[in-house]
Amino acid sequence: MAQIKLSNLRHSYMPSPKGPEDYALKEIDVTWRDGGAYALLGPSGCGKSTLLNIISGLLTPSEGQILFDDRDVTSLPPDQRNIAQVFQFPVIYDTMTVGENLAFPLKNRGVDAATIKRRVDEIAEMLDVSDMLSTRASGLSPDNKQKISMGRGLVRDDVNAVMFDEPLTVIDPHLKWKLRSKLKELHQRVKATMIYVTHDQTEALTFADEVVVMQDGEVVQIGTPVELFERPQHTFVGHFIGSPGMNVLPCEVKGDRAIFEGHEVALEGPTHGDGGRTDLGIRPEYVSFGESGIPAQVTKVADIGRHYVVSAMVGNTALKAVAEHNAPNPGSHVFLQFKPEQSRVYRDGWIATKERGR
Ligand SMILES: Nc1ncnc2c1ncn2[C@@H]1O[C@H](COP(=O)(O)OP(=O)(O)OP(=O)(O)O)[C@@H](O)[C@H]1O
Repeated sequence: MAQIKLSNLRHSYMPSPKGPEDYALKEIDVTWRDGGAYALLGPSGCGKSTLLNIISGLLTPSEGQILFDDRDVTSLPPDQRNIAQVFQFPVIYDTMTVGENLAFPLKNRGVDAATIKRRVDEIAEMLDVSDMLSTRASGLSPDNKQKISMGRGLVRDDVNAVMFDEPLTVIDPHLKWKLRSKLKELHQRVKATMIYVTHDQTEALTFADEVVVMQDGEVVQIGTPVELFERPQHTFVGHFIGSPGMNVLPCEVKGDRAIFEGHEVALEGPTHGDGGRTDLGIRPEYVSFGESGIPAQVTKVADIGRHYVVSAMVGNTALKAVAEHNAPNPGSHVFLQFKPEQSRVYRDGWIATKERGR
């Protein structure tokens, strides 16, 4: 396994790109620790596949370097990069048994029979498919086929990294959570460097120790699931992660406070910079109801099982709050309180408040 470093990476599909808008990847600097579990998370078109193809060697970047443990592999072809890949759709041989499928990547590399048997048995046990080893793959359900595909990605212990590209696409919704947690468990046992590409925040947050969030060819934040939730560096991260996402409310800045719809809001700390579009970012979980505060009118209350999502209007601005219990009724007038440590200003999307005392 290896540490993977992407240094000053840029990629354009155009022969002579001019501005940043001509780049599918704008400027990527990321280091993936040896043995870490990472997710690459972003909406369709943000550049995830482009980045994956650059790491695996299918695509040569227009600029920058890819380093595996400080060895420059930028110009190496895929077969010399030693990366295992698991794709959206199962890649298995229908005419072979499950056991033969799992053994294939090892057999192909001339691994001895005893080692193959040991590894195949280990992986089959981890994936709960030991009883299927002599079953022909053609008869498997799509879920089991994808499990075997994952097993084929994990069976070699000499790879630099295992990359998963939206691996749960074909999995039945009710089985998704099972395989999600299985993958996490597999990472803990196999300890390979794993990169999991997805547009689904639940998959990314369940699997990864650290998530790389991408938007429009750029990395907007790298952090643990908690960091992404607690302190989004960009309104995109706040909105994309969380359900419902962070409220992004137009505001002005006055000293160390924000003015939102004419009301003063205490912030996590001082604001830096000036100009640009200014927004107040606060997650619905940190908006509460009180005896005093910002007057609002409730427009809708959704009971989503564990809690209520309350939609309200403050002046002309809509926002959401999460209530654990005692949600107000639609149409009622309430007072909202914003938790100061969780209230921050964003300028042109980027965080502009400092945490007090840091
Ligand atoms: N072969 C190509 N030629 C030209 N442009 C491309 C090519 N492949 C991707 N792009 C463009 O590069 C940008 C990033 O695409 P990419 O496929 O990497 O994103 P993605 O996040 O993987 O999206 P998805 O999840 O839909 O696959 C998009 O604007 C896309 O249109």
